[in-house]
Amino acid sequence: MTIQEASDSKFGRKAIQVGEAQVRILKYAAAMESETVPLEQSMGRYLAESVTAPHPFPAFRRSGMDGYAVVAADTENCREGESVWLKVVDNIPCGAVPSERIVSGTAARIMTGAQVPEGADAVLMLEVTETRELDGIPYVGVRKPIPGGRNITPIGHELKQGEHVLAAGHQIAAGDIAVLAAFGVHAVPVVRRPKVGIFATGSELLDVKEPLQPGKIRNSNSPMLEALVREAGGVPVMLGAIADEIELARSKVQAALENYDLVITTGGVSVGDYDIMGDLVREEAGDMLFNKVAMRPGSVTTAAVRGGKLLLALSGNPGACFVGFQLFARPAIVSMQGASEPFLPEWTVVLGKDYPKVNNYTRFVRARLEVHDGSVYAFPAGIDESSVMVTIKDSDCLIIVPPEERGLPAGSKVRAMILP
Ligand SMILES: Nc1nc2c(c(=O)[nH]1)N[C@H]1C(S)=C(S)[C@@H](COP(=O)(O)OP(=O)(O)OC[C@H]3O[C@@H](n4cnc5c(N)ncnc54)[C@H](O)[C@@H]3O)O[C@H]1N2
Ligand code: MOO
Ligand SMILES: [Mg+2]
Repeated sequence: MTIQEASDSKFGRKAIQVGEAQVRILKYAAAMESETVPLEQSMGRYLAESVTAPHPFPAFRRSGMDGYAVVAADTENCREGESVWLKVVDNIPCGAVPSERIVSGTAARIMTGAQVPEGADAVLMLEVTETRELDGIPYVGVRKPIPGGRNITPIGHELKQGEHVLAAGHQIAAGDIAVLAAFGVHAVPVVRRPKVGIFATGSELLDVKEPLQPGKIRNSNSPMLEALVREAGGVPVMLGAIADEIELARSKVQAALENYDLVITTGGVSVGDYDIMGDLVREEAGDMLFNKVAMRPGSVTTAAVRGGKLLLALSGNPGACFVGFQLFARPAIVSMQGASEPFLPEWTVVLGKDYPKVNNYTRFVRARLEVHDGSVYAFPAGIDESSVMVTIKDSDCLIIVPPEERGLPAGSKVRAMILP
């Protein structure tokens, strides 16, 4: 038994793997009810229903050029110096319905985006034509044959009627908003955002507005968690900070679980005398999902489920709090919004410099991505201990360093979780 395992068993803890911990959490992070939001407020939300095309797009044969709609066969025999002359019988701006069918020997003036008239099967660019008038009637002259179909976008070129366009669980981006607008979806069915109660524990914590006092620190985790919850699409509800008193924590947790969809706490999950969150969760072992994960930082991350709701007790150490959020809280929050993919993307990248630390547990190392000669490198932050706060801001990925007996040399291929 390692020293770590001996200590864990003494405190009723058995480390589980990150993947297993995620599976346990996601069981209680099912998609919530749906609601509709105005299209202009749907950016970043997750679709509650799939979308199929209610009509073909485009819905009419569309001209791709300003010019003349013609019967292509009429132009077959023309050449430079021997123009074919076609009678212009219509003028079709965008938004108009053509009034004339084009038959052999006729043409219609047409604008880009306008509906191509029946009978026409090509549109000539204005630049390759000439015009003249005979007895007050306009004619267009063509010098070069045009193949059938040229400069006409067929009906349903982009999407056929009934075709699948967007899947439920898809996160709406600008291009999706264009599609929804084109199909007249002004009220978008999305999954409700979870309300996330956040509070910190720690008798050392000062509010951001308070002057610094001996032995105390300002509560930086709560505002960080507020920002992270918002980034994940949740609605953060700030419940302040409480002193390390178990009764206070108990009633705070109770009230938060009654009022919010998910509760996140930070601090007090290790084995210290005042680590009240750890004790609180351990008391009712039945609903504990885990209280140790084989990872660094964040090994003491603890999760429980009460009344069907998740309580995620993250470490107080800022680095561990951040990593614990990205691995467990974020997937839960996006999954509750019906996301089809709850996890952050993982890339294979090149380690930018030596990483000499040896790990018992999988380590999630704060790092910065850089591209050199077309390859993506990840450079570990200078200091990345669990207790370090400042390098969170310098990181755009977390390198996943598996448990190793030796450190990793620069140039190694490593996996990295890309931060949002
Ligand atoms: N004997 C042992 N000691 C520790 C162990 C262990 O296994 N045995 N685990 C270490 C590890 S690993 C971690 S991580 C920390 C976990 O600590 P807690 O989650 O219990 O957090 P606290 O004790 O409340 O605080 C730790 C640290 O973080 C600061 N902190 C707390 N809350 C905030 C906040 N809201 N904003 C900013 N900073 C905060 C706090 O002042 C402490 O410095 O335990 C190790 N110890
Ligand atoms: O394992 Mo502690 O939970 O981060 O450093
Ligand atoms: Mg502690």
